[in-house]
Amino acid sequence: MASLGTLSLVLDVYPLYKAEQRISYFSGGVLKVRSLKAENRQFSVSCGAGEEGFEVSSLQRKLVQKSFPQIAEEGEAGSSISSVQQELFDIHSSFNVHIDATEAKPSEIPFLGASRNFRDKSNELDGGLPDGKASVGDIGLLKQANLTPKSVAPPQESKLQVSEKYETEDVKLEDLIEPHAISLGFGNDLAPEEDNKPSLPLAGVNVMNILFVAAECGPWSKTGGLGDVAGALPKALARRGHRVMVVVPMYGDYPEPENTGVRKRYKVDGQDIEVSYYHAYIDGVDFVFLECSLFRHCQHNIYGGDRLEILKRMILFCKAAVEVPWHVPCGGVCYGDGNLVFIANDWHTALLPVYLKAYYRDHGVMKYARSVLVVHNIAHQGRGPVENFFHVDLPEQYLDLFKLYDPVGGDHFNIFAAGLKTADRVVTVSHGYAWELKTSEGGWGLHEIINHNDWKFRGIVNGIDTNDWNPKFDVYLQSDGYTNYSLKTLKTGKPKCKAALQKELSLPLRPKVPVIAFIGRLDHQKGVDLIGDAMPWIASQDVQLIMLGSGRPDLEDMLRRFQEQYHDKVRGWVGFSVKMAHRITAGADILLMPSRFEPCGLNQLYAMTYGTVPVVHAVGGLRDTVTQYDPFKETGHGWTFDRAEAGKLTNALGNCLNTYWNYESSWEGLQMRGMTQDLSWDNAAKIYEEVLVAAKYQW
Ligand SMILES: Nc1ncnc2c1ncn2[C@@H]1O[C@H](COP(=O)(O)OP(=O)(O)O[C@H]2O[C@H](CO)[C@@H](O)[C@H](O)[C@H]2O)[C@@H](O)[C@H]1O
Repeated sequence: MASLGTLSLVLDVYPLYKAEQRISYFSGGVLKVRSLKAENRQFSVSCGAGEEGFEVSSLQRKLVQKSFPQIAEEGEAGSSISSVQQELFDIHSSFNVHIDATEAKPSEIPFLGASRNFRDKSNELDGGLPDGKASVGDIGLLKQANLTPKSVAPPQESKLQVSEKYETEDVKLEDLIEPHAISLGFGNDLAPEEDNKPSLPLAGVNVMNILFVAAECGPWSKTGGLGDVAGALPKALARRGHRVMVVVPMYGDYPEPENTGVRKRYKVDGQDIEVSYYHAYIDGVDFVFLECSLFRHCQHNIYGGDRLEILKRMILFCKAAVEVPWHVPCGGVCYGDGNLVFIANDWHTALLPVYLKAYYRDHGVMKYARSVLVVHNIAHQGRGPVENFFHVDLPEQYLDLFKLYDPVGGDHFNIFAAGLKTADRVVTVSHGYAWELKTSEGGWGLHEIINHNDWKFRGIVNGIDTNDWNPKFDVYLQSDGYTNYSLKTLKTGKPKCKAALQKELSLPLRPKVPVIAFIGRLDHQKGVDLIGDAMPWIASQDVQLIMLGSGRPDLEDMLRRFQEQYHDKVRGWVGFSVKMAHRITAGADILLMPSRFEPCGLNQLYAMTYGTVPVVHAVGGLRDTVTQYDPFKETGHGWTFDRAEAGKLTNALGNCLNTYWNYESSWEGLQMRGMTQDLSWDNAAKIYEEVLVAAKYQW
C-alpha cells in the first residue's frame, strides 16, 4: 500500500480494541506508533519518536469533525467516543474502517477508506450488494460523511471479499496530524517497502467475531484443562485476526478487569438476578467477567454445591452470555450479532446453543449467529431427573432435546445431549477421543447422538500456551534454585531444576536418580489408583516419585499414605498448586499418565516441552500426542501401554527406566524430539477456524 518516500498512515479504527496487535502497520514505516490504548469507550494512540507523541484521538477528532460536521467538538484527547462516532463504529462493527493516507505527499489528500474483509451473509440477504458496491447502510454513511464512493475491485484471491474505498476532498493530512508529530521524522524515517505493508490477518476473509464461553478460565479460575484452554485458544484465534471475547463467571476479586457499568437482570427459577459485567483486554482478547450473587465466593469451589445450585448457575451464565455481544462494549464497541459465533465448552455451557436457538434464532433474532460446542469431557453431562427441565425456562416442545433414555435410570434430563443436538458444529479435543465418543464405551450414553450428528463433528488436538508453559520463560522457575532453560541449556538447566525440586520436597539430592511425576485430578479418569497398584514395584526401584493432585478423599489419603510409607523416595502433594505443577514438570525426568480415558491431556504436552519424557496409557488424546519410542529407529516421544492395568504400566515404565539408566544418548534424543515439536495453539486455531466458517455457512 505505502511505498518508499510516501507518507503512510493506516489507522484501523474498527478494531481499536486490538490496535496493539496492529501496531506493525505503523512501526516499520514512516509513522512510529509508540502505544495505543483502547479502554472502554476511550481510545488514544501516541506516535512519534522519543518521549513525545500525539494522541490519535485529536487526529481522530479532527477527521471526524471535517467529515461529520454534526459531530461537534466533543471531548478532549482520549475522551469518550461521541455518540455519533459510537453509532458509526456500531454500524461498522463488522467492517474494517481505515483512515488512510497512501501514495501521497504530506501535503496531499488522505482519504477515509472503509473496507469490508468478507461478505457478510446477513448483509447479502438483507439487501446488501454482493458485487463490491456499497450497501444501503454504507451509502447512508457516505452521505453523512460527505464522501464519494470509489469502487475497488475485490482482490483476485477471494470471491467473497468486497472492498470499497471512499475519498474525501477536503481533509488534509496535516490538518489531522499534530504539527510536532510531523516534525518527528514523518517521511524521513523510511523502512523497506515491504515493512510498510499492513499485514493482513491470517484468517483472511474468514475474520469473525468469536465469543468463547466457559465456566473457568486461567489464570483467574482453573480446576483443570478447560481453564488452560479458555486462557489460551482464544488468544491464538485473536492472533489470526479474529475479534475474540472470552465470557466467564467472576468467582472472586480479580485485579485486571474493570467494571463496565453495564447491568442486566435475568430470571433463574423465578428469581430476578442482576449481572454486572467486568472487562479486561489482554493479549488481543476481550475478557468479559459476569459478576453476580450466584458466582460470588465460588472461587475455590467452581462446581460446588448441590446439583440444582450448579444447574442454576449455569442457566444464569448461559442466559447472560448469549446477550453479552449486544450489551457489553469492548473498546467502546459491542460485538453485535452479525458474523458472530459462540464457542461453548462442556455441559456447563451446552445450554447456550439451545438458548440461542429457542430464544432468538427461532424468532428471527440473531439469525446469523452460530454456535460450536466443544466436548472436553463427556463424563460430565449435566444430568438430572426429567423435572429439571422446568428450571431451564424453555417451551415444552424443547423437552425432547434434553430427554435421554438410560438403560439403568430410564428417562432423564441431559444438558449435554441438548447442546450436542442444537449446536451448529461439535468439536472434541483429539482425534482419538472423537473416535472413542462414537463407541458405547467412550460415549457415556451420548454415542448415538454423536453418531447421528457425525456430519458436524470433528476432533482437533489441543495446543499449549507457549508463554505460560515454556521452560525458557516459566516464571515459576525463577526462584528457589530453579532456573529457566531451553534445548540449548537443557543439560545444565534441567538438572538444576531437578535439584531444586528435590530440595523443595526434602527428597535426597541425587542427580542420577530418575524422578517420576504424576500431576492431575485424583479420580477414576486419571488412573492414579493404577500407580497405587504398581506402588510395590515402583518402590522397589531406585527412583523418586512425586504425585500432585486433589480430588477423591480416598485417593488423597493414598498419596499421603505413600509419602509416609516410602518417605525416602515418594512425595504426595495433596492440593492444587499451579506453581508446583510447573516446577514438577521441569524437575522430573518422567511423567506418568495412566488415564483410563483422556480426551486430550495437557500435562503430557507440557512435559514434552520441558524435556520430561511421558509414559502414558495409549488412549484418546494421549495416543494422538505421544508416539511410542522405537529404539531401532530412534523415533518417538515416550512410552505407551495399551491397557489401563498396573502390569502394563510397570512394563512400560520399566522400559523407560532402562533407557534412562543405560542409553543416555537415546534419552537425550527423546528429550530433544519432545522439546522441538510445535505444540502451540496456532495449528489448532487454524483448524478451529475452519469449523467456525463451516458453522457460519450452516443453515
Ligand atoms: N493438583 C493440581 N495442581 C495444579 N495443577 C493441576 C493439578 N491437577 C491438575 N492440574 C492442571 O490442570 C490441567 C489438567 O489438564 P488435563 O488436560 O490434563 O486434564 P482435565 O481432565 O482437567 O481436562 C479435560 O479437558 C482438557 C482440555 O480440553 C483435556 O485435555 C482433558 O483430556 C480433559 O479431561 C493441567 O494444566 C494440570 O497441570
